[in-house]
Amino acid sequence: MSLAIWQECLAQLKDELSKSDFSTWLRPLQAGYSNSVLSLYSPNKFTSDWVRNNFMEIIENKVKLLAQLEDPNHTIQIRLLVGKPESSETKPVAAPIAAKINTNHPWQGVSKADPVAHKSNLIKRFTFDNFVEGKSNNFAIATTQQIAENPGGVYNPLFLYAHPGLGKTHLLHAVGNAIVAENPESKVVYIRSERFVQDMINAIRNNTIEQFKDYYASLDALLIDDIHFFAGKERSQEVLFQTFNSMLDGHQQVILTSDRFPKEIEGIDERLRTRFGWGLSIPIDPPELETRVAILISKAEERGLTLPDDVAFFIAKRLTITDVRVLEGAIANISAKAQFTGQDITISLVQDALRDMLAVHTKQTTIDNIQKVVAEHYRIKISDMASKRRTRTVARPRQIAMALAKELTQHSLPEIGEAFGGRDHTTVLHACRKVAELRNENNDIQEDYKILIRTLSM
Ligand SMILES: Nc1ncnc2c1ncn2[C@@H]1O[C@H](COP(=O)(O)OP(=O)(O)OP(=O)(O)O)[C@@H](O)[C@H]1O
Repeated sequence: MSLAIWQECLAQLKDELSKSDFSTWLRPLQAGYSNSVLSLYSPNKFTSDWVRNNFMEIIENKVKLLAQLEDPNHTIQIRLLVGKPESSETKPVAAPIAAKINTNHPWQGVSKADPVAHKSNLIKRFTFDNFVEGKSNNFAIATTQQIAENPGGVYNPLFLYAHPGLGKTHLLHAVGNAIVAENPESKVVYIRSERFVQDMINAIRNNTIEQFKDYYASLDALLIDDIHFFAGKERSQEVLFQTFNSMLDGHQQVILTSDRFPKEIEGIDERLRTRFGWGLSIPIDPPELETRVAILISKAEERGLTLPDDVAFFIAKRLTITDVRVLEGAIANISAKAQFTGQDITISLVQDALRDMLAVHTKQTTIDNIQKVVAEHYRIKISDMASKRRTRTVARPRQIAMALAKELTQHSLPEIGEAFGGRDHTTVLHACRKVAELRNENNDIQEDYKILIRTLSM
């Protein structure tokens, strides 16, 4: 028993998780091993919490399985800590466990008659429930949901294509999880193309290529991610082609994903490309504004955070990059900031937490613009923003404009006061407090405020 288990676990996770998840959360972990306890050290509490909430289950399952492969009687405990391993915990790898584990690939020695060592690679947390629907992806969702109800039916093969980070992998796991939930006996395998090619090379080397093909031909559903990885790999394409034909003949479901339309993948044999397109090819488009808002709210909820609509809108409007991982990263930063400061999630907290991200995307909101937009909204003159008039029809919009200036710009209270007719900073502070109070008590003012933020964010 040694640290080699963790190294093998990491190698497998690298194949199974997205690149950004792997490099953000798992690569920074340092491992120590002593007395049957595997300790994983994170550089900070935030990483440690995130790993605990999101990856602990998959890590535990893998490590325990790997430990048992090495010694069926051995139990191993895993703990997550902040810091660095002790020198006594980082002894060099003792046994050549990797070689041993390599001979235990799921398909090894497995034939149609012996379906025992099946391993689905499915990640449970990717489900239809937590996949946010919008115009950009509703066709892909509807089709994969129908496949989940009737695998091997009319949509076979299904080809999903999209730019990175738009949810291809999530949907593959969601459909796989749904098939297994419906019928726990189903043999479903999710595999990234790199892993398929690597396993195939090992099978050729070990003279087990027939078992390899048999194993794949025995599945009820094969979900292959990032098929463009096969480009230029002729031998692998041949095996994939045979597997593919055999599965389609047997009405077993195949779903493939790629970053482009089948016909546009270069370096793939024409026969295979044509076959990819036999069933249905569906794009997933970048999420539009409303879907980005819904994704942000849902990702915040997953962390137990309530993201107010106007704040979600503010972020979605500014982070127009299509990769959904950027939105996930934004929520991670906001969550860290909110936990660290103990503050509510407001636009100014978000501006602070996402300073670097927003700097790339944001057009600056100016006090002039805020005054103009608020004056138009309440049909008052812009000059009244700076005037001495104190009637409520003028004073209230002025206070709202001051609060917006505080929330949406980096100006100090005295600077804002200056821009509103040379008022004192305490007047601005009073306006901000008053508006916060009014937003809580009065729905109309709350709605107005949200509309104004939207207009100013455009
Ligand atoms: N509509 C959505 N609702 C909720 N989460 C989403 C949605 N789209 C993408 N995500 C999330 O964004 C992250 C990236 O998605 P995923 O890994 O599925 O993208 P991908 O298209 O497979 O990217 P790549 O081509 O880089 O592998 C995942 O954590 C996923 O849960």
